[in-house]
Amino acid sequence: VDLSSKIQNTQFKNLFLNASGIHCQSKKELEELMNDHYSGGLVTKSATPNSRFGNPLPRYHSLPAGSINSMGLPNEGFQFYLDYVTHSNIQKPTILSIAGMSKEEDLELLHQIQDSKYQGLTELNLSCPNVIGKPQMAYDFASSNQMLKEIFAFFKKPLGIKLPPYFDLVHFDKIAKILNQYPLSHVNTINSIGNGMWVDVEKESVVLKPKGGFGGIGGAIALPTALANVRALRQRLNASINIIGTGGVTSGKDAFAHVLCGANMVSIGTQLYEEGLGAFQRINNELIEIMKAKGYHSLDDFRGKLKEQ
Ligand SMILES: O=C(O)c1[nH]c(=O)[nH]c(=O)c1Cl
Repeated sequence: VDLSSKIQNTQFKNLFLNASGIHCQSKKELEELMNDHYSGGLVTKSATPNSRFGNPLPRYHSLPAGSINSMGLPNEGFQFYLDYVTHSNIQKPTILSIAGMSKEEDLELLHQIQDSKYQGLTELNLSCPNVIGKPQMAYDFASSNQMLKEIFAFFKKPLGIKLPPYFDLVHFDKIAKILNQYPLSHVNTINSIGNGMWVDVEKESVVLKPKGGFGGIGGAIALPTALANVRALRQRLNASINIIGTGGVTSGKDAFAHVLCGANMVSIGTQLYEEGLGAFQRINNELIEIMKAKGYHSLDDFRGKLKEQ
């Protein structure tokens, strides 16, 4: 059974990635992830021009079937991550995630990557829901289109974008129409489901400090939304644009479902945070068992072949 996959010309020994933000912020986390045998690639925490502490704590809370977070983009700063992915003992392909505070900052970071010797993949995060006062750019179709036009005027290295979930088929049509105009290496869908709320009934209180308790929802409860976004975008995007399926993956079964909907690679976020790096080995093994039972030898045997009723 072969779990290898690729994004454009970058070959991964297996389809599993960490979701950006999970186990990829500090040097220690990155080193452990780089040396982990069971994940095929490494995605950095979204980097901003300068390092950030992020939002006040508590800013993460486990839920009965997932998580809610309002981290606020804590990270070591762009130069740290660019240095890491260009100078460290690279054992697997990397995706450098960036998230400027404005279009100008995004363009500046991309110019720096274009002018650097980094040869890996880059992912522009257009969907962070937790920076106070900053909307999720990818919900603004005109701005996203304008941004991509300006980016592809100069950026020639592989570039993907991290999308928020959409909840309306017309919105899938609109965003796909925009994305199909650009030579993207991939889209990564979904980011957390923005601005959810969790209540501690005993304390009669919200559970997060920032933004009055509103935060991005992830984990098992996000799987139906994640599968819908992978499927809808696969049905609409040019075949040249690969898809990283993110959201709700807790088992080999969930990973299989993402690939069936069309995912080329699969990211694990909440489950990786809650279980630790062992989640990669467990989910790898579970997926292999499922493929063996079904007589599949590679992901291409079933990728995107979701049947309709
Ligand atoms: O609060 C965060 O740091 C964060 N949290 C998320 O759930 N998605 C993101 O893209 C980001 Cl940048």
